[in-house]
Amino acid sequence: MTQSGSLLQPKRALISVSDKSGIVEFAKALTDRGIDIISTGGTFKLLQENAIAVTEVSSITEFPEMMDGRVKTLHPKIHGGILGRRGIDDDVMQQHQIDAIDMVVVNLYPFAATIADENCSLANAIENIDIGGPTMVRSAAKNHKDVAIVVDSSKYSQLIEELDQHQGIQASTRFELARAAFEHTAQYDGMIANYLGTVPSDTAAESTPERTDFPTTFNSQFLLKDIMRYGENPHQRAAFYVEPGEKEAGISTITTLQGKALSYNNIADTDAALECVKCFDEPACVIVKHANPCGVATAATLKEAYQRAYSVDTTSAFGGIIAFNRELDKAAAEAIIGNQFVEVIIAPSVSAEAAACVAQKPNIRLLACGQWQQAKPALDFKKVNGGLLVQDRDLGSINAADLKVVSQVQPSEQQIKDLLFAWNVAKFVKSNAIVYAKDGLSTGIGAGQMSRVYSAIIANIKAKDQGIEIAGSAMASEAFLPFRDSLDQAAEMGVSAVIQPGGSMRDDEVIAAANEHGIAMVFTGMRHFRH
Ligand SMILES: NC(=O)c1ncn([C@@H]2O[C@H](COP(=O)(O)O)[C@@H](O)[C@H]2O)c1NC=O
Repeated sequence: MTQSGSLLQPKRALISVSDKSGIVEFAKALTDRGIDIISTGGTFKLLQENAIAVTEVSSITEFPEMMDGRVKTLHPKIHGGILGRRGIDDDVMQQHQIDAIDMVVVNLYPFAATIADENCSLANAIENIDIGGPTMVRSAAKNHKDVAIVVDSSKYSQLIEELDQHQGIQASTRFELARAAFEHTAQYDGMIANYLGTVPSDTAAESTPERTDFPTTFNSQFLLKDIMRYGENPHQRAAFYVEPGEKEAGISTITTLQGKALSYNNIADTDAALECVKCFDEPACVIVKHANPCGVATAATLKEAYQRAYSVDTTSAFGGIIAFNRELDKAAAEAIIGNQFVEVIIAPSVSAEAAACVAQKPNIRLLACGQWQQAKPALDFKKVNGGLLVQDRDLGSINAADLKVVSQVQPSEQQIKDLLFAWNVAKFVKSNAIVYAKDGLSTGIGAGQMSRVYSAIIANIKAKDQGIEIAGSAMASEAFLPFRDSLDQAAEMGVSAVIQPGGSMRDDEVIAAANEHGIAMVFTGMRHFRH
C-alpha cells in the first residue's frame, strides 16, 4: 500500500451494514452530496424506508441474494467495481459493464455477540461468520488508492466533514481507513480462529460446543499507546500496547497530567504499585521500586498513609513510584514534594490543588487512571524464548472467614487484620516473599530471594536498619514455609502471628515450631507466587 494518489471524489458508494446505527443519516449526507448508493437487502430496505435513493445490489449483479445471505455481494460486478485499478483496468471494466465503486461502508455480522451467548450452537456461530463483508473490506482496503473503506460508524461524521472541506477524500485518509480495515478483519478472523480453536472437532453442528479453555492458536490484538525512548535497558527498543475495548481502570487507562514521558520501567512499576494499592479499602499508599513494594500503609488520610509507607524504607523510596487508592489531595501531594525524589505519582484522580502542588516539580509524572471497580477475570501473559505462557490473572483473594487456624494460639482480631494486610502486600512482592506488618503498615519486606529464609533475613535486616520494631508484627509468606527455619527467624524477631498457604510436606514440623514459639499461625490454602 502506498500513500500516493490524489483526492478521491466518490460517485458511488456501497453500503452493507449489520449494525445500522447512524447509517440513515450518513447515507442521506452522501446522497445530498451527489453520491449514488447501492445496498444489500436489509440495508437497502432501511434506506428506502427512509426515503433515500438507493439501488439494490441484486439489481446490479442480476442475481438474487441467496443461501440465506451467504451470497449477496460476492460477484465480479461488485468486486470488479471495487478492485478495478482506475487508469489501468478501465477497458476491462467497460468490456464487462462494471461500474466503479468508490466508497465501501461495511460492518460485519456480530460474531462476538453471537458466541457470547453460552447456549450458542456451533451452527449458529458458523452462520454468523461474515464472508462477503470482509471480502469487500479487504478489496476496498487493497484498492485504497481509488476507494475509501469505512468499517467504523464513528468515522461517518469525519468523512462528511472531509468531503465538505476538501471536496473529496484525501489519499492519507484513505490509507488510514485501509489500515484500520485490515486491522479490523485481522481482529475478526482472530476471534473466529480463537473460537474454533476451542471447539472439539467432533462437535455436532446443532449442539453447543464443550469449549476448551485455550485455543489451538492464540490470536490477540493490542493497540499501540506509546513508544518509549528505550526498554528495560537503553539498548532495547520498547512500546506500550493496550487491549482494545472497555478497560478496567489501571495503567492502560492513565491520563498523564504532567511530567516527563513514561519509560518502560515506569509503566511496569506503576502497574505493580497500582494493582497492590487496589487491595485496600481504607486510604492507602504503596511505594514501589523495581516492581516490588518497599513501603505500604493504610491510615485515616492519604498524607498519613504516605508518611507511614515512606518511613519503613526511606532508602528504597528514593526515585520510587507512589500509588494511592483515593483522589490525590493537596496534603498528600505536599508531603511527597517536600520530602523525596519521586518518578511517578498515580491515583484514581487528582484534585486541582494537588496538581498545582506537584507542578512545582514539572518532571514528576503525575497520572490519573480513573476509579476502578471490581477486577475482571482476564489472562496474563509472559514471554519466554520462542513461546508465550498464558494463565488466568491472579484474582485469588481471601478474607478472615477463609483462614484456618493451625496453631494452639488463636489469633486476636487485631492479629487477623495484620495478617490479612501482610498477605495482601505479599501477593505483590516477587517470590520468595516475606512481609511483616503491624497496624496497617509493612514493617519489613524481603523480596525475590531464591530461598525463603533469606527473604526473612532481608526483611529483618531492613527493619533493623530503619529502626523499626518487628516485635508484635504479623508475618506473611506468599507460599508455604517448607522448613521451620523462616519461622524460627520470625520468632527471633518477635513475630506474633503468621499467615501462609500451608501444604508443605513438613507442615507438622512448622506448626510444632509455631506452637513452641507461642505464635498464632493461619493457613490460607492459596498461594501467590509472583515471578
Ligand atoms: N454474503 C455476502 O455476499 C455478503 N455481503 C455482505 N454481507 C454482510 O451482510 C451484512 C448486511 O446485510 P443486510 O444489508 O442484508 O442487512 C453486512 O454485515 C455485510 O458484511 C454478506 N454476508 C455474509 O457473508
